[in-house]
Amino acid sequence: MASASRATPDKLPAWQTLKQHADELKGVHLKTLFGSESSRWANFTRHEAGLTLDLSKQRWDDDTLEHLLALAHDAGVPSAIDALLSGKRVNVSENRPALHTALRLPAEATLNVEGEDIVAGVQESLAQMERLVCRLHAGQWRGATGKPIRHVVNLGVGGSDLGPLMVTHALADYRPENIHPVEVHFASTMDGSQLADYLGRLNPETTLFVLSSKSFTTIDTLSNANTARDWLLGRLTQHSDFVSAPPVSAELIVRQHFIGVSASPEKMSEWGIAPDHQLKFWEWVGGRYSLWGTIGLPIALVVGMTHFRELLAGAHAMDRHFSEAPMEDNLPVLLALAGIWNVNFLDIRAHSILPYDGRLEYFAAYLEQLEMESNGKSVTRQGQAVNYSTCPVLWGQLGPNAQHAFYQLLHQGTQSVVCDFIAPLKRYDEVEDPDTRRHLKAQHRLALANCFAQSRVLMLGDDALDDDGPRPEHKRYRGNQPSTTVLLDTLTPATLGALIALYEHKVFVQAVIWDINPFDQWGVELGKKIATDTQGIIDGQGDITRMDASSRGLIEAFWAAEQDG
Ligand SMILES: O=P(O)(O)OC[C@H]1O[C@](O)(CO)[C@@H](O)[C@@H]1O
Repeated sequence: MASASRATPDKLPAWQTLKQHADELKGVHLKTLFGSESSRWANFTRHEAGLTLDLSKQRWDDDTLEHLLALAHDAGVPSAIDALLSGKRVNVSENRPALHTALRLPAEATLNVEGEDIVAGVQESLAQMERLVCRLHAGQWRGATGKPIRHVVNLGVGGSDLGPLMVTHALADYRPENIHPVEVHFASTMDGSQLADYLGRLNPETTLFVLSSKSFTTIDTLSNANTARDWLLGRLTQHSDFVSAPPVSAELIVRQHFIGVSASPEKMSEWGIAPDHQLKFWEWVGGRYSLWGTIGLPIALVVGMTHFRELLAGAHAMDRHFSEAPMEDNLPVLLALAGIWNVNFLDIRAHSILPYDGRLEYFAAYLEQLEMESNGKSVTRQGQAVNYSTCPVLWGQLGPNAQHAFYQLLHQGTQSVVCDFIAPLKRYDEVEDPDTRRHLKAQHRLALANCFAQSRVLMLGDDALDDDGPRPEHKRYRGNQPSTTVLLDTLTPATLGALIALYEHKVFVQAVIWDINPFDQWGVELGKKIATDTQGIIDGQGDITRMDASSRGLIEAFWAAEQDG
C-alpha cells in the first residue's frame, strides 16, 4: 500500500493537471471525441482472460489517460498492488492483510506471509469443503431420520450471501450430471420472510442448513439459524403428521442438519455445530471478498468442485494480469481510472451496472456491496477527512428490464450517470434441440443489439438517428453519457471469476488513489448498536422518553398494533 506519509490525491501534481484538463474537456461532447479519433476502439479497448473491456465511450481522450496514469503512479498504485498480493497489512484499521487472492492461488504455489506459507492451509480448507460436497452429491449425507439431504439452505447475509447467490445463479448451467440432486436456496433477511417460505415447503428430514457468517455474531443470520433449529427440533423430536420416521434426538438433529462456515470455530462450537461439520476461513479474508473459499460452499454444491476450481483459476488469471501487466494495459487499473475521472473530474457520482444476460441477475446487488461497502468512506488511511468525492452511488439490474424502468432517467434526466454494460458474446451453443437453439440465439442477438444500441444512444443522443429533422424538446436526447462495455467471450466459471476479480481490483486501485481503506466497514457498526438498544426499548426494557419524537412515534405505533392483536 502507499506509504503512510503520502500526500492525499488532490495534492498530487497530476490531480491539478487533470483538473485543468477536465475544464478544457468538459464542454466537448462524446460524439466530437469520436469524430476526431478514428482509432478510439483500438486505443481504449483491451482483452484479457476472456474479457474485452471497451472504455472508448468514456468522456476522455489520450491525454486524459496519460494524466490519469501519472496520477496512479504518483499515488503509488504499482507498489500497493505488490503489497496487496504479497500479504502486507493493507487493512490498516484492523491491522491485517487482505488475502482473498491467496484463496485462488494454484495448489502448487507458495505464498509466504509473515513467515508462514499460507497456501497449504487454503488448499486443506478447499479439500475439506470438497469432502462435504462429495458426500452430498453422492447422496451419502443423511438427515437425522436417515434420509439423504435434498435441500440446502444457506443462511448468511452480505458477503456471506451475495457472492454465492450471484455465482450460483450465473453458473446454474454448469450443474454436474449424474449426481444425487441437491437444491440450494438462500435466506438472508432478518425479518424471516425468505426463511418462512422455505420452512413452509421443505421437508425437515431432507433439509440441511449452512450457517455462513465470518464473525458468527451477525444477528440476521443467527436469528434465521435459531428459527431453523427450532423448526427442525419441533418437527423431528416428536411424532408429527409431517414426518413418518420415529422421533430422534436434538443432538443428532443439530449434528446432521447444520454446517457452519466461519472464521470463528469457537463460536460455531458454542452454537452447537459439530467440529467435523465446521468449515473455517481466516480473518484476513474480507466478508465481501470471501466467495472464493469455504463461503463458496453453495457454489461448489451447485456447480461441483471442478467448476468451482475453474472459477478460482479465472480469478487467478486476472490476479496475474493485475500483478504483471503495465498500467496502461492493466484492465483493473484502467477501469478504476475511468471511475476516478468520472467521479473526481467530471463530477459524475452515479453509476449503473447493467448486465444483458439473465444469468447475471444478482451481479449488480453483489457489486453494490463490493464497491460501496469497500469505498464508501470519507476519511483517509491516516484518519483525516477527505475533501474530494470517493465511491459513487452504484445501483443496477438486468439491462433489458431496466430499459423499461429507469433508462428514462439515463436518457433524459438532469444528471449524468456512468453505465457499465456487461454481456457475453456467445450464448446457447450447448442447446441440443436445433429449433430451440435457433430461437434462443436470435434472442441473444436481440439482447446484444439492445445493449449496443443503448450505449450508442447514451453517447450520441439524437445523432444516433440518421434523420435529424426537427423534433419537440420532450423528444430530444442530449447523449454525452459515458459508459463502459465488458464483453465476456462466453459466460463460463473462468470468465466469471475473471470478471469478479476485475471489479475487486478496480475497487482496490480506486481506494489507493483516494487514500482510503477498502477492507474495513466501520460505518455499519453504529446502526447495529442502536438497533440493539432499540430492540430493548421495543421489548419494554429501555427508556423510550430518551428517544426523538419520530422514533418514539414509530415504536408507539408498533405497540398499538401489537395490542390490537
Ligand atoms: O459474515 P458475517 O460476519 O455474518 O457478516 C455479514 C456481513 O455483515 C457485514 O459485516 C456488514 O454488517 C459485512 O461486511 C459482511 O459481509
